Amino acid sequence: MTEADRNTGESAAQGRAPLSRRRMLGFSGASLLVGAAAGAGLDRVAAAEENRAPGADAIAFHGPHQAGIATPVQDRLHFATFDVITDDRARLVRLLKEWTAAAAAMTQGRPVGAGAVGGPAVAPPDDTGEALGLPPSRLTLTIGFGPTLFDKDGKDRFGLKARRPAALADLPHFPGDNLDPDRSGGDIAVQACADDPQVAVHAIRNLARLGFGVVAVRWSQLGFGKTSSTTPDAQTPRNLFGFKDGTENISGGDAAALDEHVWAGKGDGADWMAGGSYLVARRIRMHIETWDRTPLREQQDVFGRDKREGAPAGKAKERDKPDLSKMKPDAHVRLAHPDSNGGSRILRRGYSFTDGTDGLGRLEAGLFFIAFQRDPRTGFIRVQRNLATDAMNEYVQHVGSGVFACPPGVREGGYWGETLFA
Ligand SMILES: C=CC1=C(C)c2cc3[nH]c(cc4nc(cc5[nH]c(cc1n2)c(C)c5CCC(=O)O)C(CCC(=O)O)=C4C)c(C)c3C=C
Ligand SMILES: [Fe+2]
Repeated sequence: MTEADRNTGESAAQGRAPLSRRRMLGFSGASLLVGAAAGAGLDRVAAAEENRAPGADAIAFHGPHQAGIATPVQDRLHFATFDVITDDRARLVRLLKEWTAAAAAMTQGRPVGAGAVGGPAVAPPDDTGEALGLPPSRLTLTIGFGPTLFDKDGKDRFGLKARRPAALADLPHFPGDNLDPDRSGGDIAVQACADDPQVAVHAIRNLARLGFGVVAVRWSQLGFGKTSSTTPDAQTPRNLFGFKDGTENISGGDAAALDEHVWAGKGDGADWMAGGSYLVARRIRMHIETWDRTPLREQQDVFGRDKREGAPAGKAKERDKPDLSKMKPDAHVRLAHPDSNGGSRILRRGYSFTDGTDGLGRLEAGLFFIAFQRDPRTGFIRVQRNLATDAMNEYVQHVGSGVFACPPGVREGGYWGETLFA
């Protein structure tokens, strides 16, 4: 079974079926073909299909679950949230359909609509073009709906209030939080992950472009260097503190753990979310300059694992079973471990970031933490509460935040959020 198959249970070749020309013509830009350019337009659309380079590194878009959750973690991230700037439900649904067609195309290495150079010369191209000639690069696009889509300042803009899942709970204030409202929240989030940053950025940019007049980007975050993996056989990546991160993550191949801890179920209170998951994002500033002046033994005590091998305290190998009693009471791993949280587990999928400097001679660096779970109340919220006494808190601060309900995967012919808006 290929990586692409894992998401869908179907072959990668099926997942790469090209958009029909009729569907491509549904894009707003392509509709300008009508008239003077219509005759020559179809040939140019055909040419546009060749613009990108579909290859074996495409992750299937359609399937029971959205890709970008249990599928193998790529190297780069562009995460963006959007505010919906219209109250018109039909316009929003229309955009979600356009986004779905664009996402299905881009993840398979094809351009949006008639492409960057395939449309009429008298209209702006449907695709911005910076991914021309690039392979799919395992691009995944994962959408999530924030609490404010359901109810913003007491206003039910889209008739969705009654459909808000109880699990889509507002995150409480945690000790030490210093959240920037300009880096928090959003009605809709899109996580773009790819092995090529240009492909991830191109995807978000083109969705934003299609959304003109319906949505506006609220904030976005670039990430490099994955800090977790969903493939336990692969080498565990390291975070900006230099420690292996993601050792004890939920594996994308562990169907039982995914069903128990990651996928929302039919009986969970919101049927439209069955097969979906809840995403918690936190921009966590890491004070790497302070960390770099901290002795190695202290660094290792902070995590309860050693720096070279990633082995739990008192053990030799990374995968040895941790003995929590051998760690300091305030060690991060001890406090985050399921045994300290009533068995709670989350699927971590975060990335490192550096965003220039803070004006005080320090790098603005950190971890863009992303976790997927079946219910944030028993997932992230529970674990984060237990991390109140974490020794690592001296070196980190949470500065951005968001929680989003990621609907199930899209069936062929369906669209993002279909189960919610049906
Ligand atoms: C609320 C959840 C978590 C936050 C926030 C968080 C921040 C954070 N973590 C690291 C580095 C490491 N975390 C590790 C393990 C680990 N972390 C969490 C949860 C949160 N981390 C969990 C559930 C676990 C697994 C615990 C277990 O079952 O053993 C590790 C150890 C290696 C590993 O297993 O991944 C490291 C290292 C940073 C730097 C950070 C914020 C900046
Ligand atoms: Fe952690």
